[in-house]
Amino acid sequence: MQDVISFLLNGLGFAAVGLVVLQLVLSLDLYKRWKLRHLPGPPALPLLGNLPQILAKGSPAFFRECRAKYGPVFRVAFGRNWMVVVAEPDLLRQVGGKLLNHSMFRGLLGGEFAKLDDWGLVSARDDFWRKVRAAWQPAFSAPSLSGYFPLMTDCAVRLADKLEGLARRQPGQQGAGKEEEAAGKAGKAEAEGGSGGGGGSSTRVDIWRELGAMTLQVVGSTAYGVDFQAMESLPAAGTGEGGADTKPAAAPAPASSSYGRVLVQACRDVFKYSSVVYGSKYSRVGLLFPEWRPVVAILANAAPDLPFKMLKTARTHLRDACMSLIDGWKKQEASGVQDGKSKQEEQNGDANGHTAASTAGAKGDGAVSGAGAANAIGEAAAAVGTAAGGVGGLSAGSFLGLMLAARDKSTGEGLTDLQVAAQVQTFILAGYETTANALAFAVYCLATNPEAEAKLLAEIDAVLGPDRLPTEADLPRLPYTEAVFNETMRLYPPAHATNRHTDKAPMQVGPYTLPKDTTLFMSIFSAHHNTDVWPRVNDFVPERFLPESPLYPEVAARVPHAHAPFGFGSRMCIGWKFAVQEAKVALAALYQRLTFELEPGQVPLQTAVGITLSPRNGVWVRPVARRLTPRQPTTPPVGSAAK
Ligand code: HEM
Repeated sequence: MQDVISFLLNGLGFAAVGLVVLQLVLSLDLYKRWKLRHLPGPPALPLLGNLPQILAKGSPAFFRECRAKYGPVFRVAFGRNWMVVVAEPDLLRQVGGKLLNHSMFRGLLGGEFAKLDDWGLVSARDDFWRKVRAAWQPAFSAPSLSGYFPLMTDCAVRLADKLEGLARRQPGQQGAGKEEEAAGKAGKAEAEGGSGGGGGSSTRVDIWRELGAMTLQVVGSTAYGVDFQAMESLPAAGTGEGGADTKPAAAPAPASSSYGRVLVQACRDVFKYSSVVYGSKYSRVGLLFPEWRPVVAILANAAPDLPFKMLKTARTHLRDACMSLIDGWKKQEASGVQDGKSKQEEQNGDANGHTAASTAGAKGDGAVSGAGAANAIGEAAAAVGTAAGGVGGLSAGSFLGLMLAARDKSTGEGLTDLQVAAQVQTFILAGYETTANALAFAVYCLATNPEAEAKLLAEIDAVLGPDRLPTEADLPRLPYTEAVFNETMRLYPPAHATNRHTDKAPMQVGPYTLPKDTTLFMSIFSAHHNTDVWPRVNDFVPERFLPESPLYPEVAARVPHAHAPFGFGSRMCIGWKFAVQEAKVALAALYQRLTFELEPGQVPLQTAVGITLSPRNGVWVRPVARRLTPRQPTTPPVGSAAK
């Protein structure tokens, strides 16, 4: 009897403690809500806030509704995190001009990984951000961008070669020589390996995945100075990026597989397992109870679930790859293995701030022998270097090389190894998915707008003809191609939102004074779908971006920053010119030789909202060769990293 009584008392004790904690949490929420009481906003549930609506509709659609109801500035609760959404171009510009820092969203991995997160350019704050942004800048100077051109063209042409090979395997497509057939066979395995999309012929292909491999090849090779091998056959579908039907993979790619493939998978996994939908349940708990994050982090690390393990493995691979290449760099410096050029000239760039990162992986110089033999990735890196015939190892002109050589102008201080690794990781993660998503959306928009597609083909034919490779001089002669890219990003901005933090001072935004320590969610998607600025808001009209078009005045008269796919103010995307150049080269090289028919069931395209806006299940197409005669085998452009 006594046992029963003490059991009941214990139970009551726990329940009482639970109630007190819940009461405290709810009071804290009331306080957070009270601080934003003067702002309009949708009703929010206790604890969950507006998460149910956000998850059900996706934040872009939900915020669009809210904007119509509550005006351009309103409050919402992501779980128990209260934020202020800004959804009007002029206000976005003002906020971007005044506030410097992004909000800090801490992951649960802790330790070195937390430092990697904090130090990367996207998360860096105040003076450290200034120092790091200055270090990055030469990588995007005009000479550097010129230097990237051969690598970008090479990757785009390799993709076009492969897709043309696939297209020529289809019934009714003639001219498939032995080469195309071989390419077709190689491609078939990959095309069939995809998930989702309509059924049928082996030549259907998820163009999003293919473009993702291409953009990863570009940023990966530029960052590390090794042939990233992202365009080699990808791991089986289901282990890749977050399509609705993809499940967490049972195990990470083994370290014995190719260096590039491990890193490619790692990049994909970082995106997938950082998202609310596919990420660890611990992240969701952390989102609901931000004050208990340290405790949740301890639990997650002590008893990780599969998504948490996958994320940790992926992040470990990225970190180890960087650290082993940094080791290799140091050994190289110590043994003085450099080509004839002065080290200073190569590392810091020439007088114009040119870094040779452009030809990363494309030059045979600066190869590191035995780079980072300490771990499997390091060994694989060295192997890639050798396999590629001296292409690989760490190129002195890679982005990684640039970061290692960077010195603060006033103090002469460099970055620590971990700070360098944080920048390289940021370069790849920020530059890969965004560009791939934008290009995949462009293919979708063109396939559903035959008139625009015809205009694009006419421009490319007039400038390049059937088989001339694009050169840098061609870029300004492809305005319609650029307009297609701009209009695609208006409709489907890959970075659908960014954020800022008011830090220690209150701030006036429109009619509202926002308290200090407030997170502002800056909705790029809302600005791009503002009907006051964009007539025929849901239509794909590239002409809006062409000065000679009658539709141009809309754009010319638009509120500044109504079109802001790359963000605002001093924090604006540092890689935007890189992305535009890469996209124009890719569109020109692909559409010179191919068009794409959508597989059944693709319209309207399902999108997923995570860190980026992406196609939910890929973009499934059939490539169609534009000409009967196959293209002559490509001579890779200058110093291609391609094998
Ligand atoms: C279509 C492709 C891309 C889109 C749509 C895009 C979009 C954005 C946006 C919206 C931001 C936030 C700006 C803000 O907060 O105001 C951003 C930041 C950034 N992006 Fe991009 N980006 C793209 C490609 C790239 C590429 C290719 C790179 C690098 C190779 C890159 C590197 C970065 C970095 C490092 C930042 C942080 C800048 C800072 O905080 O100072 N992005 N990007």
